[in-house]
Formats: sequence, structure tokens, C-alpha cells
Amino acid sequence: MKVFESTRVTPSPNSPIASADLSLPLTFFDLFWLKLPPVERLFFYRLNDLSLPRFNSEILPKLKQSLSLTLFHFLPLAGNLKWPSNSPKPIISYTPGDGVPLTVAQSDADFDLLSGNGVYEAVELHPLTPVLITSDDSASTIALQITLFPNTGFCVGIVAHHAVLDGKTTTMFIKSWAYICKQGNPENSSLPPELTPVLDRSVLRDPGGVDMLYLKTWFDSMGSDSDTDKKSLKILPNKGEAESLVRATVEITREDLKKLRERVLSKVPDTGKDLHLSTFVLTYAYIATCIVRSRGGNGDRDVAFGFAIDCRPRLDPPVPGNYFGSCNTMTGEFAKARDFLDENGFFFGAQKVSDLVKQVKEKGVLEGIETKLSLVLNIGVEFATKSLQLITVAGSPGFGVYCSDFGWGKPVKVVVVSIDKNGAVSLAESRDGSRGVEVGLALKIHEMEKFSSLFLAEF
Ligand SMILES: CC(C)(COP(=O)(O)OP(=O)(O)OC[C@H]1O[C@@H](n2cnc3c(N)ncnc32)[C@H](O)[C@@H]1OP(=O)(O)O)[C@@H](O)C(=O)NCCC(=O)NCCSC(=O)CC(=O)O
Repeated sequence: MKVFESTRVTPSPNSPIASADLSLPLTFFDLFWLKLPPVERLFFYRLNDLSLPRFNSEILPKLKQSLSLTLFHFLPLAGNLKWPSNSPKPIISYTPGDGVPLTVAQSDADFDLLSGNGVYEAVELHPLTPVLITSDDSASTIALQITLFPNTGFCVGIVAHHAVLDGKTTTMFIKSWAYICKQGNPENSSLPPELTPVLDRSVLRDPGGVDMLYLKTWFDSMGSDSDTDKKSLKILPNKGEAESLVRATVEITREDLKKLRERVLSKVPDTGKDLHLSTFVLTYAYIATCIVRSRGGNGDRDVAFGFAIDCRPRLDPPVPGNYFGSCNTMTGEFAKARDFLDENGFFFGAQKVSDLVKQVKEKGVLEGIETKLSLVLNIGVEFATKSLQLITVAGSPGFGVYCSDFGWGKPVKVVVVSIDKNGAVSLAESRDGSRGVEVGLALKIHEMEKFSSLFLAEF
């Protein structure tokens, strides 16, 4: 790995907006994620015969110029998280001259292996992944890395602070950058409405002091009375085991989903219509079942499964789909490993995940919002002590990550690196547009081997 450059890209200097200060308060949705580890994503682009001179003279200048133009729309991403002494909570602060940290590098790793579906060591992706810098008094909102693979292609990496932006905003930012890069017209860097971020915080109502409650939960979790510790913007240390994990991707086709749906319905021919058997529910229940079975072992083991919900369309009034920020909450449940190990394990999972989605639909996303953070922090402690098998979800088949075409074709692969730290699987839409789902996994090698045989046996 050769690092060519570590720089900062500032918003286009021609923009009057970029020459004024901007500050955005964190909402209760943002504060939920204040110290939780960031999300890392890589987009692999194949460009056969890509030479260093072409990378330096064509690809890199276009990517940098379009990034600068895109930041004009996404100004908070050029700024940092700060906690001014006169503010009750942290803010996102942009000051003219601020910019996004960008690393430019070259890798001699195997592009085909890392952008394929096969098995490889999780740590192999780490050199391609930018690092989010956080300290007591400042935290980057994002960091980017562009890595050349000579003669094969390049990779765009993003790490995103979840208290600043969620998966929907992160992927909207990448799609906007790609859109402006592909247009290739520095004189006109406008974005279509669906990619234009809404920065207005007033579209989102706090149900009543949840922001301060979440801050108190964070303070309590730190066990320190020192003001510096309480106001520190450092994120929590990573408790994952990436060093001992391998990664792979599996695909679930429409045909597979049909079979899974039929399997559930065959168990409950009369009441099956009451189940919410969406693509998401079937995929997550099936993958979770295979993961628990891959570990095997004691049926008494606790398993926690849960996932994020995009709250934008579910708030009253609804928040626009292009709202910039974090707008997720979590839902989930506990089970015993035996529930999944049992012959009816997949049916059990499908019922449970269906119930969780139905509860969200029936009770709304703000039900129990006050205690969500403390529940998640407690689960994190149990995960770190290895007493719990945690299976969560990053990404969504609804994000359209494969639409991110910078002008040299759509990505050959998009991966979420950070699933190797938090017991998550990642979901994305099928690259070929066939409405299947791509599932990213990070497991111990013997569990991955078991997973592959279990997964294939079904279809
Ligand atoms: C809660 C959910 C997971 C439940 O998903 P479900 O698919 O079961 O339920 P649903 O109500 O959304 O959709 C039910 C069916 O209606 C379809 N459907 C929904 N909305 C639609 C629309 N506007 N137009 C057309 N179809 C639509 C769905 O595709 C699905 O069909 P079909 O069955 O055909 O599919 C989801 O709604 C959701 O909020 N997803 C986003 C989660 C998220 O943001 N995750 C990322 C967190 S941040 C993160 O993890 C970090 C990062 O990514 O960077």
C-alpha cells in the first residue's frame, strides 16, 4: 500500500454559501449515535488497463473537482462535530476553509478477490478504508479514500460518523458526488431533487427532551464526573474481532425469496396472510438462522437480533426522504440459540422479524424511544464480553448503492467494512437490478464454511 497524498478537499470556492459559517444542532436521532463506531463503506470500480498516469491526469482530478462541487450542497460534511462551551449539546460546525479529509493511495492487493463474492480475510479491506479522526474536542464528520489498483480499477472508501449521517444520507452523498462527477460540468453542479439534501432541522420534532435524555444516558455510561470526559467527542473503542474473521457475500434471488415465502406459508396456511413477509423480513430471518446454526453449540446461548428503521416516512409529519442527518431508531428482540437451531428455526425467525416490523407500523417509531439508547448500550456490553450472539443489519436493499456511477460505470461491488466489528450483516440491492438481495458477512472461518453449506442447502 502506497499513500500518495493526505489532503483536505474544501467546498467549491465559487460558492457564496461556502464562505459563511454554518452550524447544525444534533437532534435526538443524531445523539443516539454520538459515541457509537462509524460506518465504513467501499465502492469498487473496474477500469481495465487503468494506468497511474491516467489515474493522475483524468480520474483523480475529476473526482476531486466534483467532490468540491458536491460539498457545496453537503456543507456539514466539510465541517466537524464540536461542542461549544455555551451549547447544551454538540453541533456540526462548518467554518470557511474546512474540508473533508481525503487520502489517495495505491494498492497491490487482489482487486478481483476483494470485489468478488468469495472468502477472504476481513483485515484485507482495512488499508482501503479511511480512518475517522475523533478527539476530545472535535470529530470529523466523514473521511474519504480513493485507492488505485493499477491495471484493474479504483476504490472509493467512506467512513461516516453515525451521529452526523445515517446510511440513507451517506449513500445519497455518494450518489450526488457520482452524479456531479459524471455530468462533468463545473459550471452547472445542480442536483436532482431526490439527491438535494434538506438541511433544515425544523422539519423534525423532538417528542420532548429526548436529546437531553440521550446525552444523560451517554454521561451515565461513561462513569466519569469530569466535564472533559463528559463532553469528549471521542467515539467508543472498537470491540470487534476483525483479525479473526473472514468475509464473503451471498445473493438471495427473487426465486429464492419465493421459496422462502412458501416455506413460511406452508407452516401456517390459514394465518400466513397476517405475517409481513417482505424481502427484508425473509432475508434477515433466513440469514440470522444460518448464522446461529453456523455457530452451533449450546442452545442456551442468548441471541439478540435487531435492525435499524428509517424514521423519515414514519414521523408525524413525515420528514422528507432527502433529509440530511441520522433519522434511524432501532428495534430488536432476544431469543435463545435453540429457537433458531430447532427444525423450525427459520419459521421462528420469520415470525419474530415480521412481528417487529408490524409493531413499528402499528405503534410508530417513537414508542419507547426514551430507553432505546440504554438498551443498545447494555447489549453492546454483553456482546463485548462474548456472552451474547448479536446479529444486526447495516445498509438496506433500498439504498440503491449500485447506482453510484462516477462516469466510468457502476460499481462492481459495494461492501460495508464495519460489519467486521459489530456482529452485523450488510444488505444491498442485487447489482443486476433483478430485485434480489446481496448479503455481506463477516464470520470466523469455520462458521463461514458451515454457513456456506447451510445456505446453499436451502436453494
Ligand atoms: C423497517 C424496515 C427494515 C422494514 O422493511 P420492510 O421491507 O419489511 O417493510 P417496508 O414497509 O419498508 O416495505 C414493505 C414492502 O413495501 C415495499 N415498499 C416500501 N416502500 C415503498 C415505496 N415507497 N415504493 C415502493 N415500494 C415500497 C418494500 O420494498 C417491501 O416490498 P418487498 O417485500 O417487495 O421488498 C424498512 O422499512 C426500513 O426502515 N429500512 C431502512 C433501514 C435503514 O435505514 N437501515 C440502515 C441503517 S444505517 C446503517 O446501517 C449504516 C449505513 O448503512 O451506512
